[in-house]
Amino acid sequence: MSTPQVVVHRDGDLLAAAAAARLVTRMVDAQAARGHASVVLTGGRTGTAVLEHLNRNAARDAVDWSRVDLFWGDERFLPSGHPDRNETQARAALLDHVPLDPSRVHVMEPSDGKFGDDPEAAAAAYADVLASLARPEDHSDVPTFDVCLLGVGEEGHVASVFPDSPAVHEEERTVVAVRNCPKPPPTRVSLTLSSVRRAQEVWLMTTGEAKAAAVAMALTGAGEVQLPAAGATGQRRTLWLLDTAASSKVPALFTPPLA
Ligand SMILES: O=C(O)[C@H](O)[C@@H](O)[C@H](O)[C@H](O)COP(=O)(O)O
Repeated sequence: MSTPQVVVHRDGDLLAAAAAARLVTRMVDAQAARGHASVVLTGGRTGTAVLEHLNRNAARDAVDWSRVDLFWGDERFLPSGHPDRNETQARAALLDHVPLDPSRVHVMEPSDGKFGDDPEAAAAAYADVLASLARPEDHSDVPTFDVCLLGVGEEGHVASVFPDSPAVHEEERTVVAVRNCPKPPPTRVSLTLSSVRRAQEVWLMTTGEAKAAAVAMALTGAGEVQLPAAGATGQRRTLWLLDTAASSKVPALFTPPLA
């Protein structure tokens, strides 16, 4: 488990632009080292803004998009193409604009997909996909993602893992269905925290005063059941990318000068 690092940017737009530049570099380095790059995408405004900035980044095509594996940390369980689906928003922001290998874009099934309106079946199927892609050196039923991107909710959720929810208590499964989610829409499919922690690097990216309390709690010792973001750690790196407002309640000890 890696000690959290904090980087603070002046505002949300600069955070998204800087995170996009950081992600391009991380993907290029992963491909140089191992021939491919694997990234877990997140929904939410910040996660989508990062993809939009990445699409506009001059270095975008330094990435060999044909050798990128994309996953989702969670997905809203809605019909394919629904504007609120994380996949829909990611495709508009970036995926439809780069030459990805479609077989390496691992979508969580929609509610009108092969499993119909059965989020448990969709979750189990995604767990099977992850297990099929895990290699012996991963020592897990989940591949070792290079980067897992996460947004953070006001009460500290990441992906669709909410405080004191069945998902945060899950110890066996790698992907779960989430019902009665406090953040609409109510039904989702989500990685569990143990799956998030298989990533080499976990980047928690959030902005605004409303997130400041959750960010401060996560960085000053809250437990993951109460504050799931506290349990979102990477094997090698846990990086909190914040704007000034979201960092405003973090004790000075943890926050470096503005980037
Ligand atoms: O599907 C989702 O809603 C996201 O995966 C969710 O975890 C999101 O990242 C956070 O709620 C933060 O969202 P914002 O970045 O919009 O604040």
